[in-house]
Amino acid sequence: MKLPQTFEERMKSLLGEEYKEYEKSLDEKHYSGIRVNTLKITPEEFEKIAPFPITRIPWIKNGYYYNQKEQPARHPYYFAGLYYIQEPSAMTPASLLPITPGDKVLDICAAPGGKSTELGARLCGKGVLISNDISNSRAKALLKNIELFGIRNPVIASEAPGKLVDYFTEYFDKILVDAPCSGEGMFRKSPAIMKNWEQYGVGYYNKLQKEIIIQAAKMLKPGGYLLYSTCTFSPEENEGTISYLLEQFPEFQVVNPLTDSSVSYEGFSQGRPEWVGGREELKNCIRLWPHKIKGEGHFIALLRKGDSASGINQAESAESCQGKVKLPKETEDFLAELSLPIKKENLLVKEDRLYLLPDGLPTLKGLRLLRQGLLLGEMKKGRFEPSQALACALSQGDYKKTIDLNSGSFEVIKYLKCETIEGNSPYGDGYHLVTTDSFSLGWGKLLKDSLKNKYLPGWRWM
Ligand SMILES: C[S@@+](CC[C@H](N)C(=O)[O-])C[C@H]1O[C@@H](n2cnc3c(N)ncnc32)[C@H](O)[C@@H]1O
Repeated sequence: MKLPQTFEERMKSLLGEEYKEYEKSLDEKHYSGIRVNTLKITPEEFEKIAPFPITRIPWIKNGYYYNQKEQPARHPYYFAGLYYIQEPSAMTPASLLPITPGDKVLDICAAPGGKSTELGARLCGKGVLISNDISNSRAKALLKNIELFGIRNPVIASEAPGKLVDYFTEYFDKILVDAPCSGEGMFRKSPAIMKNWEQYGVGYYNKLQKEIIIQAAKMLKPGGYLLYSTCTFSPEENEGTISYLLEQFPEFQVVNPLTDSSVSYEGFSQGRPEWVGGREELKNCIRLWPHKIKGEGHFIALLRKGDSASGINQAESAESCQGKVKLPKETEDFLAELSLPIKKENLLVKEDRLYLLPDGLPTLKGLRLLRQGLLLGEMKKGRFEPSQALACALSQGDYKKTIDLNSGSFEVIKYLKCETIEGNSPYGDGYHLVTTDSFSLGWGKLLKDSLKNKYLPGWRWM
């Protein structure tokens, strides 16, 4: 592979003898992976029903390699949100952020959701996941992936990190900064990135990374964890950014994320403090090299925030945005049929749309939001139309009126193409949750054995 000359020279000088192995790895194939959505299915159960051959990624409990000739995005299980297609090394950052259900979590550079979907799955619907991306168009893709995964407690924002600080000073238990970077670790997978590297250079991204990580640090609670990751090799963007944070916020400490002995980490390398003249603790960072693991290049640093002087928690002292809502009877009746934990005080009505907010959310007025909580549906002239997001958030048994389609059938493809299909149900006419092999796909409205398709047109099978 022809590399940019200055990049090649720098890598030779950093890696020394090891450079030859790195260079050789660039001519080998890259690896493709899927990550199982543990909100929907356990990895063990998925292994039994996987529609194509998969093999475990040794360091990711719910990650698998698949053969590149397969098309995992063209199977009904993809539309049921059972997995996310993701490069294997890119699964690592979210897997190493210690999430506990109930945490308040921020993913500050989240689009299109490769890491947010995993963080949301690990929250198990408890606590709150705020997924943000400065790019509005990318945040739309993020919204789709969060909803497809069935995450019940999300907020999707598209803001500059500095603005988020005004709302969330020392609010979060966990923060992921998957920073924009020069992408050197992805040269093998996507050679086109080299053009971008030449155009912008490492310095451009490093400036952005420093700005973002400083804002993130302000939003973390004392005792909370911040995980910083990039898919690049340059010391400046990696150990350099962390050194900068440690200078600005001495209460932060770099900790070793590899505490779970049930996962194999063979092939992971330590951070390199000597490359930036930084502190020994930078050795706790992790570098993933394509010549040492079956995956692309990545960098990960896990930091714990110690006690700080300020301790102001603006967000928790902010006025709650939850109101008392009076719902039409049809809506009440529909919600009564769901075995979803719905706290009345967490319901929000906005322009006829009904949302279920995560617990303890502060006021978000003034923020650019694509979604605030789980969109349950729309109240239209005395009718309640359940949303696609609600369908995705339901598991087997959460709504009894279902019509199940075999994942190998023509019907399921017709349904996903938004066509009308036949159906019958012991529950008579009305809204039914359409499932495939018992995993929810979307809604359909049954009328005399014909199922009017309510699958979200923008998501349809093309
Ligand atoms: C490495 S990508 C994130 C990938 C994502 N975490 C995932 O796993 O799917 C970096 C993201 O940072 C966003 N970004 C760039 N500058 C930003 C800023 N100042 N604040 C927040 N996000 C920013 C980009 O739009 C881009 O989506």
